[in-house]
Amino acid sequence: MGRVGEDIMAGNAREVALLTLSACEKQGAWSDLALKKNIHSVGLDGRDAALATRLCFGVLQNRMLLDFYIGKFSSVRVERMENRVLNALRLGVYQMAFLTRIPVSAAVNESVTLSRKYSKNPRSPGLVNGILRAVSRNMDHLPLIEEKDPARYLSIRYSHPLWLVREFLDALGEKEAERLLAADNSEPATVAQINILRASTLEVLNALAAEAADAAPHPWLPDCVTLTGGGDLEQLSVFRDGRFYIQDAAARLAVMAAAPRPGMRVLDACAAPGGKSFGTAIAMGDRGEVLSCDIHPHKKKLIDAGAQRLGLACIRSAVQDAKSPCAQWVDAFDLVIADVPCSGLGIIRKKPDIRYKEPGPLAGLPAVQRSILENVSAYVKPGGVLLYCTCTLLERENGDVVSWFLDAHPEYHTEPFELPAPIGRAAEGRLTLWPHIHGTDGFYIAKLRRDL
Ligand SMILES: C[S@@+](CC[C@H](N)C(=O)[O-])C[C@H]1O[C@@H](n2cnc3c(N)ncnc32)[C@H](O)[C@@H]1O
Repeated sequence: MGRVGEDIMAGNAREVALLTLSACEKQGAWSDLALKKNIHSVGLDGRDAALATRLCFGVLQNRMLLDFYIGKFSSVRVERMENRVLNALRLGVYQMAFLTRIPVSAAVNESVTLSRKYSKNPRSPGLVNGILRAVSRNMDHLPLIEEKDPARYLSIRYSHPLWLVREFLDALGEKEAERLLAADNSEPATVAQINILRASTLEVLNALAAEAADAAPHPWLPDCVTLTGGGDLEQLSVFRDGRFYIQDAAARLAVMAAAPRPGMRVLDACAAPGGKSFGTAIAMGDRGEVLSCDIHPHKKKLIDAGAQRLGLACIRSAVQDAKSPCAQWVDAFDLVIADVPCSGLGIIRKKPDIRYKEPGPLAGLPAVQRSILENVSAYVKPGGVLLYCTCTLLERENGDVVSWFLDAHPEYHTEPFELPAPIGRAAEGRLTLWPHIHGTDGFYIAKLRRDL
């Protein structure tokens, strides 16, 4: 029971959301990928797909807060509930507390129906009904979160695990950490970079309008547009024709900091799915060479497919571990991009479940990052550039790794770079981008120049 697409009533957005949420928790699936797959296999139409997405992301963004409310109105401890019953409850409370257009009766009844279908316990529908009715009666005076301990308060209020809130509090202080946590739960704009080798921004905007997609020029990034209103962008002919690709503003800024030029030889050492390789190849006018590597063979296919769709002939892909030395690449590249594997805590807006990763396994990441940086630094020609970047906000994966590297490599120094306003000049050659300040993904860029 419960395999998506098998016995789901067509059009049931809530059921798709429930099964996606459970897959994330029980099978470790990533919400964005699981949701896309489930929406597709059930064949939800645009409106239902949008509702399923909002419900799934909304519950993940507010899971700890929703559990706090559920716990206050339940005789059964939240931790003891069956996962699908708990998720049916979360969906119900989320709709009542956060979505203004859904009638309370629909929110309650649909969750009761889901618990009847998916719970083994005949008492579950009664439990769900009782809790949701109690929440609905108390909607105007929901229980308050204890504010005595700021970390605990912020953790529940913005549904971020306590360890992560403490990290942000230590790094930013209370006011700014709260702004970051709030921004993490906001909906980011989708940014598309125009493949200016195929079309101008104006041409793409006109083509998007003709396909009824809401788009506008990016407010400050050249050759980029923002897309709103959802929908499956990959189905648009202007996408399939390779006239744009999707990437966050931060990724574009990283390529701008690296400043690739036509004719260069570039290594993108951790390249899949290929965003920075594509941006680099476009900036190079598709002249020169971009060698795009990834450790995972199945991800190489993503790079190849993207490069082919965008018509970028200067990109060549390979499967290669960036930690393992490759003798023929020593001193061979004008630019090496190390967009290393990281904890991903800068992209919580787009992958809301990333915050619930266990912190234990993340502790090993700086060692991996140092090892990659150490190895690929040998591939940079004297006088060339090594660009280190991550999509996380933890200093131990960012500035600490770069400082460690610079201490060990006096032949490298940081180099200032200039980005469009409102970002401006990174005088130290290092930059952290913040969702609550810059409106981008949380991201770190360090530009390192090898001495001649
Ligand atoms: C942050 S993602 C790269 C995103 C990519 N640069 C882009 O802009 O689309 C990190 C990538 O590094 C790859 N990776 C992880 N460990 C690696 C290693 N030891 N060597 C090479 N690639 C690795 C992962 O498979 C993942 O695709």
